Amino acid sequence: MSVVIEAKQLTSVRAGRTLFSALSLQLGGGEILHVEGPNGAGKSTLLRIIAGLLQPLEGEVWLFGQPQQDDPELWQRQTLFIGHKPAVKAELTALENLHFQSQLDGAAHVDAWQLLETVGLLGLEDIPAQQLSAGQQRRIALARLWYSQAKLWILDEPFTALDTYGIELLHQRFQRHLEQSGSIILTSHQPLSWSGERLQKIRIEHNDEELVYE
Ligand SMILES: Nc1ncnc2c1ncn2[C@@H]1O[C@H](COP(=O)(O)OP(=O)(O)OP(=O)(O)O)[C@@H](O)[C@H]1O
Repeated sequence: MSVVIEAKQLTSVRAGRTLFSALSLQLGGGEILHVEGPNGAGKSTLLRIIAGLLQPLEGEVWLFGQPQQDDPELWQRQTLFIGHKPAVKAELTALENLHFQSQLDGAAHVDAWQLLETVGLLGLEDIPAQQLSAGQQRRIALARLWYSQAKLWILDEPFTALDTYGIELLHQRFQRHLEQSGSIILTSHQPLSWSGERLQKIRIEHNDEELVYE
């Protein structure tokens, strides 16, 4: 199994507090990493560092055996980051958001109507995103997963606000991505339905001043 992403000895300090130190991890194709920990532990910070959106104090992140900074184009092509706030344009409709986002992602072939149907938003296409519910806005944001060609998905709390059907839909999409040798790093306060070799877990916890990784 080839290594997709590797974090080497990462240390992050925010607002004078050490969130993690010398944290290393490795993830291969077909594997999913669940980053766990209480509120404020540093899970989003770790994901943002792995996504290249934040610099660690120390350490490096490698993709396909190369340091992040060596090949920004490869990085952009092979990673997809979706943050915990649904990044939708409030004044645009669901359909316009899908057009806008897929163009921004360089996915010219995308059929936005089909995508709308896939994520269960057909019938809501003319409503500005700001008038949609939290779960419906999340579905717009997650629709990117249905056309993404990136090997590594980095997803911060993707299940938040989704109903049971939305969660099932997302699990199915994850399953397909893993079967195609994709990799996923995510945070979630809910348990995942994978187990065994495919699933890796890391838990960031602060016991008094001691940092604990499992
Ligand atoms: N922009 C920032 N500047 C300074 N400190 C920050 C910033 N963003 C987050 N922090 C701090 O970093 C710590 C970790 O935040 P982070 O968002 O990574 O936690 P988390 O584990 O994802 O939490 P949650 O489960 O609540 O989403 C928190 O104490 C937070 O206050």
